[in-house]
Amino acid sequence: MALAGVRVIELAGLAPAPFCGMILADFGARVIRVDRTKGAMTVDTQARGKRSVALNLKNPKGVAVFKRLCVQSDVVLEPYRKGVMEKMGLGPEDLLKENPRLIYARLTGYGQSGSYAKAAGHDINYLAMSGLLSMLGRSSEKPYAPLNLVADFAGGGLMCAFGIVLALLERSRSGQGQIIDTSMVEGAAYVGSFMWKSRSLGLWNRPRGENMLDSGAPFYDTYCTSDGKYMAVGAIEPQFYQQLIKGLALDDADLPAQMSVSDWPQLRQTFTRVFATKTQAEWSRIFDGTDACVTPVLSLDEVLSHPHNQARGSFFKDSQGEISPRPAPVLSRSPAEPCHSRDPFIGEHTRSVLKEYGFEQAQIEQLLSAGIIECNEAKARL
Ligand SMILES: C[C@H](CCC[C@@H](C)[C@H]1CC[C@H]2[C@@H]3[C@H](O)C[C@@H]4C[C@H](O)CC[C@]4(C)[C@H]3C[C@H](O)[C@]12C)C(=O)SCCNC(=O)CCNC(=O)[C@H](O)C(C)(C)COP(=O)(O)OP(=O)(O)OC[C@H]1O[C@@H](n2cnc3c(N)ncnc32)[C@H](O)[C@@H]1OP(=O)(O)O
Repeated sequence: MALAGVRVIELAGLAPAPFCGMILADFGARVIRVDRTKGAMTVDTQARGKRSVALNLKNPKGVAVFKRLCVQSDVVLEPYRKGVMEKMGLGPEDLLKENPRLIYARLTGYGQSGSYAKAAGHDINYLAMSGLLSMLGRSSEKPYAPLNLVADFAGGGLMCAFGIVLALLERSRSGQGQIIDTSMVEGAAYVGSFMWKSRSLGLWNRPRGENMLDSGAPFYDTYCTSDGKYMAVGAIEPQFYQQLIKGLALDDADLPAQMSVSDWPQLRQTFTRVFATKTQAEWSRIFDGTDACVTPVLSLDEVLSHPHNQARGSFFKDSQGEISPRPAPVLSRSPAEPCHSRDPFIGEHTRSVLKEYGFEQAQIEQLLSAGIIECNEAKARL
């Protein structure tokens, strides 16, 4: 796999950093998640392929163990508020001094500088600060955050993984590590570059929800079918729009021009009425195999059985029967091989990882009895 041999230490976080770690693990990195001790419960649902070490970083001996792990690693991934790592003596200066090849990835909402750097926040706040949230939502409605996909995952976890891969690539030339400052505000804004750089085209001149790509245009929207399901329509280009009209059995001569913005409400009413006359399956049969850019809106339960997704193996079932998306993109020679086993319990691999990193059995037992580490392999065997 592309990242085989890369050793990553991920400090347990909420959503973006776990996703970043999972991407790295899917593509072959050996990812160790460092969890808190004292009966902490994991909220990491993105733990595929990771091992867990339970380590108390509030204790200097725990900090020393962490440093020893980092000396032998390529990447450390930290998702805490600015200053938290430094307070524990684990800031980039401390760790890079001991391992100059280390890539120190910081994944926060507001980045490491600026007046918001230390503020708590979540996806919706970062999205708001990126400018994108102001553009999301239906006409005459308040801004609407599309789950926590844009800032947490696209602008955060994925962007950070990209930064790590860039830094690894650069290190192969320079031999040096570096610090990555991933701000989810900036990551989300960057993902939204199209919005910024297409403003001159007039694509976003109108209020929220009234533009071509934000549900303003009737040919770029969803429509309810007679069985209460939905179809997605993305028929932008005239030749594809014509196929939409044909599939709906409408006559273009009876309709206003596609790009007549003032007629969009009337056109939407027509499309709404027609889509409501057939079931989703019936519309799918009509539009499948055409270039009308019309597809069913599939639920998470339906995607696995869709013939196209099945043909590509786009989703897979792990050993627990849990379905999730296959890692993307697909590399021809060194594709990702997602782990099929269950997620780790907190501290399940503490002992084996410490041994792998050169700790003696007696040292491990001392750390255990002092409450610096926790070992939960027994729980894993139950
Ligand atoms: C919208 C999303 C978030 C969605 C997450 C939800 C899906 C989940 C949130 C709550 C979960 C539920 C809950 O946990 C209860 C159940 C638990 C059960 O197991 C499962 C079911 C639950 C219902 C569970 C279900 C779900 O999982 C939840 C609903 C986001 O936007 S995520 C993005 C958030 N933002 C960032 O990541 C940006 C950067 N980080 C931050 O800004 C802050 O970290 C943050 C997120 C604001 C949190 O601030 P906080 O004050 O809590 O922490 P920090 O200041 O960063 O400091 C960390 C402290 O922890 C210490 N520490 C770390 N590691 C160790 C260690 N190994 N040993 C000892 N101590 C450690 C560190 O020293 C810091 O201590 P201090 O505060 O003393 O300095």
